[in-house]
Amino acid sequence: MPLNPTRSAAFALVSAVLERHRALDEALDALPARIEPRDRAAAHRIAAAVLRRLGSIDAVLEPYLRREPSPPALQALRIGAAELLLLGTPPHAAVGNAVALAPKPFAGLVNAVLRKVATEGPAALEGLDAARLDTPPWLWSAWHAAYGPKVRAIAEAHTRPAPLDLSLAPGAAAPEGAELLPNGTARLPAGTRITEIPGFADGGFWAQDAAASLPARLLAPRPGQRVADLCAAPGGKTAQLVGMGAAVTAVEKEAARANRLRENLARLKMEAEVVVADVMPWAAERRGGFDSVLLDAPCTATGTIRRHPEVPHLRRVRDVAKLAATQAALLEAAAGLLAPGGRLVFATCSLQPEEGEAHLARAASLGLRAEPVRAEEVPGLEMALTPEGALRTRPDLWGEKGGMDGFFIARFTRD
Ligand SMILES: C[S@@+](CC[C@H](N)C(=O)[O-])C[C@H]1O[C@@H](n2cnc3c(N)ncnc32)[C@H](O)[C@@H]1O
Repeated sequence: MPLNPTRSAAFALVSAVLERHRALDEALDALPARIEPRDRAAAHRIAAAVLRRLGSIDAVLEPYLRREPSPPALQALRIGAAELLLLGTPPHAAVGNAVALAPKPFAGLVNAVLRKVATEGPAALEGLDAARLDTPPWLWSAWHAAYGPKVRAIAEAHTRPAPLDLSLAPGAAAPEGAELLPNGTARLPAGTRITEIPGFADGGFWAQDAAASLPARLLAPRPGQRVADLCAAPGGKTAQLVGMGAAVTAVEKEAARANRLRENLARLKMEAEVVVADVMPWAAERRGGFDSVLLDAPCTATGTIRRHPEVPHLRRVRDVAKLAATQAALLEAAAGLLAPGGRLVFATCSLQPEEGEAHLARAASLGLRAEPVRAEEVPGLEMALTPEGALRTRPDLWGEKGGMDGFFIARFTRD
């Protein structure tokens, strides 16, 4: 069977993540330009299935392998197994394409193993503890310590692809067929491509998980207020704040990401001041200069595994403390930007308490007073309020509607 462009792109994506530790979006951007959007999307779907269910896939393959084959042969096997077990590809196509991907000396092995997997089919997954197998042990332990038995529901939520969530520009209607969630997000089924939704170019909506829309809602600046949106790209929260009528300064340190933010604002026909800078030195020169500050700090992103299934394969336990220290420094810089009486919302898309709840204790020493979130501000999410009045969302919340990303969000006022 000749090499199929979708499968060779999927092979490039899986290899980039598992062997060269690249983020999946970065690997997608690095695919050759000649690969058609349709092939890219299909390759993304295959690679995401491999990464999301890697532990389960390897558990099915393992009994057929006397020793671990070379990485390229292993990735071909994983892609073939994902197609057979999870994606409903006809067996002859799944096996033939995987054999074509494998290095020549391993073609016979890949063929023999996948034929055996094909004989069993998706039933091979029955009886496996997918939640455990597909979660690295350090994450399971950390979530068990933080959330008790809910760790299983969190891990199970990660085995399914996330729906497409849209935030709507002021006055824009939800696209046809979307479910309107209690927080105002318009939700479409997983696999929907945003660029193919009628009206995309007109700028009535942008992609943003339901939970990711909460920090800007809770900041709720008044029209004309000066707002600093720190760590801003690709700009989902910037767009919300501009939509509320605030005068927004969006600060982002990566020039390429700032460009993406500018492109997104241009499509939405929105305006903000976009600054390419590191928040730390930038904030030091603008003390007291803003009415409100939104800090969406860089984090391990373990709350976004449904959308970024490579995260468990790239993050290590040591990253948590390192990023928590960065977040603490950024929180101090952000607090300094506030005029007296100003409001600050701090958010991370992590499920690790070190990157969320642990920051509350330090905030008081920065002159920040907690301003608890009220239940009526977050309809349908009362269960996500913490005793301190912060918000802790998890991927298993709103599970019957398709879940949401895991975020920690806290609000403060400057004395
Ligand atoms: C979680 S993402 C932000 C998502 C964004 N707020 C949104 O809603 O679309 C974090 C961003 O912070 C940027 N960043 C990380 N450290 C920074 C720093 N010290 N100064 C400015 N930007 C930073 C990263 O490049 C990344 O784009």
